[in-house]
Amino acid sequence: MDIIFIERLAVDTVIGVYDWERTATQKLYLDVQMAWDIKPAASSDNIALTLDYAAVSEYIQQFAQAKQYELVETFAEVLTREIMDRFNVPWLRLKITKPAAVPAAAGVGVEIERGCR
Ligand SMILES: Nc1nc2c(c(=O)[nH]1)N=C([C@H](O)[C@@H](O)CO)CN2
Repeated sequence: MDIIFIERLAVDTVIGVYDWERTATQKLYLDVQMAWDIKPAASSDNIALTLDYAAVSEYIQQFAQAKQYELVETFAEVLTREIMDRFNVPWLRLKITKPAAVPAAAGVGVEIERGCR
């Protein structure tokens, strides 16, 4: 299976377990890899036959605006399920980086992989 990816997508969302995190949005960076057979689209040059990474990116932005989770784990798990269901993605790897959470670190977060390639 081939991979369609979105690298370092920046989103703003309310996320965190502490009181100060519940009153403002924070930035998250998302790296998404999605299994997809690109041959039908490549042989026809037809976007309708591929996974539109712009549409997935827009979906993620709207998801981030609408949700207010405490844990990045919950954000990752729910978003992954929604992308797989809505876009018929059989396998997805998602890395979420929370850049401002630990000052001494460039970033912290989670990486999950769901489905079959
Ligand atoms: N495994 C996790 N650990 C922590 C999380 C999290 O979402 N998953 N969140 C926090 C706080 O919200 C933190 O980001 C604030 O600095 C702490 N640990």
